Amino acid sequence: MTKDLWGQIREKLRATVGKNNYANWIEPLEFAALEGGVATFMVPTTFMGNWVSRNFGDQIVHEITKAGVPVSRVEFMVPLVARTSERDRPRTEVRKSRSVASDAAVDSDLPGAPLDSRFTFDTFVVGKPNELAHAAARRVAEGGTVTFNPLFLYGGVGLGKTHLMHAIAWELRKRSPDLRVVYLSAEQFMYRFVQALRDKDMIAFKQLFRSVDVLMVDDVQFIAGKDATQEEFFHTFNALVDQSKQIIISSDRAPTEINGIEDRIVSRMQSGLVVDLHPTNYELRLGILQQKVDQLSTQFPGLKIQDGVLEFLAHRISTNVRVLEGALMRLFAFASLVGREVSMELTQDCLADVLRASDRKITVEEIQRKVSDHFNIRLSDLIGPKRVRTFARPRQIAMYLAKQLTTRSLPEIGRRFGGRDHTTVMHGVRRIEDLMHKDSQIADDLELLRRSLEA
Ligand SMILES: Nc1ncnc2c1ncn2[C@@H]1O[C@H](COP(=O)(O)OP(=O)(O)OP(=O)(O)O)[C@@H](O)[C@H]1O
Repeated sequence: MTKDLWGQIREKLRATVGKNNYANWIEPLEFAALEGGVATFMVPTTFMGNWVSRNFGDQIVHEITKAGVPVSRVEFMVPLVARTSERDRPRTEVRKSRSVASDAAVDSDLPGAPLDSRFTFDTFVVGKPNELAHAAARRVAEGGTVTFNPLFLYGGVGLGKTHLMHAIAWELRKRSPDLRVVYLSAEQFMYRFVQALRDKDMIAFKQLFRSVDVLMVDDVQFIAGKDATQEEFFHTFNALVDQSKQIIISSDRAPTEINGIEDRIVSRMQSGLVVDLHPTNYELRLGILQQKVDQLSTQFPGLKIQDGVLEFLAHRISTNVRVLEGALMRLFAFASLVGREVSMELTQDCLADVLRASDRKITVEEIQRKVSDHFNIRLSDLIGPKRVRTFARPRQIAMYLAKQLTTRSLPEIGRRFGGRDHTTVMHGVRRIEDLMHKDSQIADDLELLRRSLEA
C-alpha cells in the first residue's frame, strides 16, 4: 500500500467516522508499513494508538481491504523518545502501542498525574480515625462491579486522602493492568480544560476523559467558583457514571460544605459513598511514626531512638501527618549529622520551632469548660475539692487533656485545679493513660473532647 492509496482510504474513512473523529483520530495517523497482512501506522501517543485500535481498528481494516489490499489487522507505533512536544518528536525509534498497553494506567499520554510509589496500602497505617475511609478505598481497589459511585473522601490537610487515592490506583493497576486509571488534581483538570478551550480541542478533551475506566480527582474543592470547569466536570462525571465507570473524589470538606459549587454537582457527589478521614488520634500518630522509623532505618542505619521520643512526638504534634513525618525526618537527619542518638533533649532542640508552632492555643480554662459540659457537671465541682467519682474522673480527664494539649507544667496545671499539688496532677494523668487502654468509654470521651477542643 502506498501513502497515496492510504490518502484515498482515509478520505473514505472521513465519511464513515464523521468529521470530528476523523480530525482527531484518523488524520494524524501516518502510514508506515504493510507486512504479512499487518498495516502499521505511526501515532503520536500510546493513548491514541490504543484508542484508534479499540474504536476504529475494524473500520480501518475494512476500508483497506475494500481498496483491494488484503490486511488482517492494523498496528500502531509510537516513537520511543522522551517527549518534549508531541509535534516535534523525532520519529526514529519506535515501540508498538499494543505491547505497552499495560502501561496505560500511568502512561503520560493519559491525562493523569504521576503516582507516588510510596503511597500504597502497605504503607498506610490504619486506626480508628481512618478505618472507614480505608475500608471503602480497599473495596473500590478490588475493582469489579461498581458498588458506590462516586467514592467521596474528605478530611483535613495531610490526613491521607492523596495517599489513599494513589493506593487505590496502584492496586487497581496491579490487579488489572489494562484498566485506564487516571488520577489528577482538580486544578490539573481545570488546566487541561482551559488549554483545550484555548486550542479549540474540546472534542479530544471530552473523548480523553470519557474513555477512562477509573477517574480520580483530588482536591475537588478547587473548582468552587469556577463555573465553566464545574460544568465540564459535571458532564464528564455524568458520562462516566452512565457507563458505570468508577469515580473517586477527594476534598478538604464534605460536599455540602463546599461553597460555590452548584447544587446539582453537590448532589451528584453525594450520590455514592461519602466518607471522612477524622483528625488523627494519638495511637494512629504513634503507629505512623513507628512505621516511618522502620522505613527510615535503611536510610539511617544504626541510628538509635531513646524510649519515649516517639510517644512525645505523637502527643505534641497533632496538626497533621505531613508535619509529623517532616519532623521525624528532620530529627533523623540532624541526629545522624551530629552522630548522636535521638534523645528527648536532642528532639526538643532540633524541633523547637515545630513544637512551638504546633502548641495549640488551647487554655486549661477552655478544657475545664468543655469537660464539665461534656460530663454535665458544674465547673466549680470539676475544680473543687469533692472526691466522688462523678467529679474525680472528669477532673482527671481534664488534667490529662491539659497536659496533652497545653504547654503548662504539672504545677501550673495543679494551680488551675484549685491549687492541687503537682503529684496529684501526675497521678490523674497516669490514671487516665492507664484507663484509656482498658475502658473504651473513656477512650471515646477523650477522643470527642480532643476533637472538639482542636476544632
Ligand atoms: N494513615 C497513614 N499512614 C501512613 N502515612 C500517612 C497516613 N496518613 C497520611 N500519611 C502521610 O502523610 C502525608 C500527607 O498525606 P496526604 O498527602 O495523603 O494528605 P492529604 O489528605 O491528601 O492532604 P492535602 O489536603 O494537603 O492534599 C503523606 O506523606 C502520607 O503518606
